[in-house]
Amino acid sequence: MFKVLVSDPISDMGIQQLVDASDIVVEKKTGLSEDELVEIIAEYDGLLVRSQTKVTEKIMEAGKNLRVIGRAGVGVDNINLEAATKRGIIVINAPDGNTITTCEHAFAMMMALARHIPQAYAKTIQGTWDRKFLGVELRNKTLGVLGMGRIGSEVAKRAKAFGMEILGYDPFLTEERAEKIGVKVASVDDIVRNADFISVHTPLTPETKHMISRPQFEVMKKGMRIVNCARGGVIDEMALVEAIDQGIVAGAAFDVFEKEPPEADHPFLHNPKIIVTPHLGASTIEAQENVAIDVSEQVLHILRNEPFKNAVNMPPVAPSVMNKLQPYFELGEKIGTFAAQLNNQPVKEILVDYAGDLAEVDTQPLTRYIIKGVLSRHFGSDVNIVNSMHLAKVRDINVVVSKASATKGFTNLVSVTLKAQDGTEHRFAGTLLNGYGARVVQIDKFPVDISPEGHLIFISHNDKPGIIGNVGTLLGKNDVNIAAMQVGRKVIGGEAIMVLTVDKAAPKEVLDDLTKLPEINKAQQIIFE
Ligand SMILES: NC(=O)C1=CN([C@@H]2O[C@H](COP(=O)(O)OP(=O)(O)OC[C@H]3O[C@@H](n4cnc5c(N)ncnc54)[C@H](O)[C@@H]3O)[C@@H](O)[C@H]2O)C=CC1
Ligand SMILES: O=C(O)C(=O)COP(=O)(O)O
Repeated sequence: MFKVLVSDPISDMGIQQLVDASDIVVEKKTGLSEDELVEIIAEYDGLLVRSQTKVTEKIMEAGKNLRVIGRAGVGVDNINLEAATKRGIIVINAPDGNTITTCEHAFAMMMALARHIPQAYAKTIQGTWDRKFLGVELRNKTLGVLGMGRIGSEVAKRAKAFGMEILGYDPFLTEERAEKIGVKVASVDDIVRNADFISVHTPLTPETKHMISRPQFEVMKKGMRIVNCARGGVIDEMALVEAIDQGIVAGAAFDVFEKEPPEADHPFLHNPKIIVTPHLGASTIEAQENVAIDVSEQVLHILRNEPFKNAVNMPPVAPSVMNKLQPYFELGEKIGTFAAQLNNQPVKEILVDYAGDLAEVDTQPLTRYIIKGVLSRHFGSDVNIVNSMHLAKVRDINVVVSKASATKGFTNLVSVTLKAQDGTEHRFAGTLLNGYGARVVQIDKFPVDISPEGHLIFISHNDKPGIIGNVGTLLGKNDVNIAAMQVGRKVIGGEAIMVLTVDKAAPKEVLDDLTKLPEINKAQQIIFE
């Protein structure tokens, strides 16, 4: 049974599938402090949040069973991603569910700004019939959109319908896409100098922090208006107040703040030219249901060890590529486990080579499985596909990936070479055989055909008559039944290997006795859990 904690107000309807799942217990406890969360988090396998809960390293440290943090929304700046990755906690978000809702909020803010709606409303209900509020039209104005992702693009599309000219900046905005949306590609400087309205739609990163600050305000068109429904800090709040005082900016609309909620004396709350909402961008019935459904579905998959999407602390992979790679994950992990069990030295370098079909796709998710397999010998369940590359890096293990053409007659081939500190090297290759599944087809220089499952005994020996018989007799005497056997050698009478599939693990004394047999150099148990 898995336990999931919902620590922010998330749509009940949206999480219904989690609540209904027979293997999941969902508990809703909102408004907890960091210390309160630290106290209870060890009980839970999953945590669902919006933007209120700050998921700190301290909380993750205490969350010994935590496997997934689901963010019912886009921005994950309230989650310490580095700490999650280090601990192998998968962080997922729901990037698509609130796009339109947030876009509509930004648009509503822009219109409210243009027509002073909040200010006029406040006066009217106070009993003052003030008709001095003189607005501006959006038509024929230039809108600058910084961040042309999901929300920015939707804002641009709607602005087009209002007869605005749109300048867009985004490091990933191509001319082709811009043309499709009806946006002119511009630089930040172009936008800052020419826009009548600016709306920001980027995440908060070191690069976007204060991307609109004093130097930008200084060159803006006098009387421009600015909207932030993205993240507090993208626009420098103090520089904005100055720009309003100097008459450069005619008005600003903010849904997000550098510190949320803002202090009571925050200048935005006392400036008639600034309109504010309390981070309501994503707050519609539709968006809240959408994001909760999306995130619940992925949390279910993760807890049940099924394929999932939208992991924030793993690079994204196209579904078509994922479908192609999926069948290889188990093979990759098993080759890694096999290699690690045969290697008795600290690993310095892991060379991974993909040939055949696999050489044509982005194989990085598969590499994560292989590295997980290699590291699991020492890290056990502490390593997973989220943190495997990170753990290799912090242990100074160099991972080198190549794509070769030598498939050795197979349609696909995954080769893993472990280079140890003392200079020894072990090479393993595996493939997926149609109808037969995962096979290990090479160990060091020896061609083999092994199904990497259950319990194996790996023996290296000198190729002399009678050895196989001796091994069989010794194992038989000790009640270790041999189910299959593979022998590999390069030359008659030379170095050779034997890999036995046995029905159960051989006791250590039996392995020791095997190494005492003539011509046997090494006998080692290999276990695939
Ligand atoms: N106010 C609210 O309640 C909500 C706020 N948001 C926030 O809105 C923002 C945008 O969300 P989405 O459009 O869904 O994300 P997205 O990832 O689709 O778009 C963000 C875009 O910003 C671009 N970008 C990154 N650095 C940039 C830079 N230096 N200059 C220009 N562009 C840059 C990226 O290339 C990307 O295209 C996020 O910060 C998100 O957290 C999202 C939903 C609700
Ligand atoms: O999805 C986002 O990035 C948001 O900012 C929405 O935040 P919320 O879920 O409303 O706390």
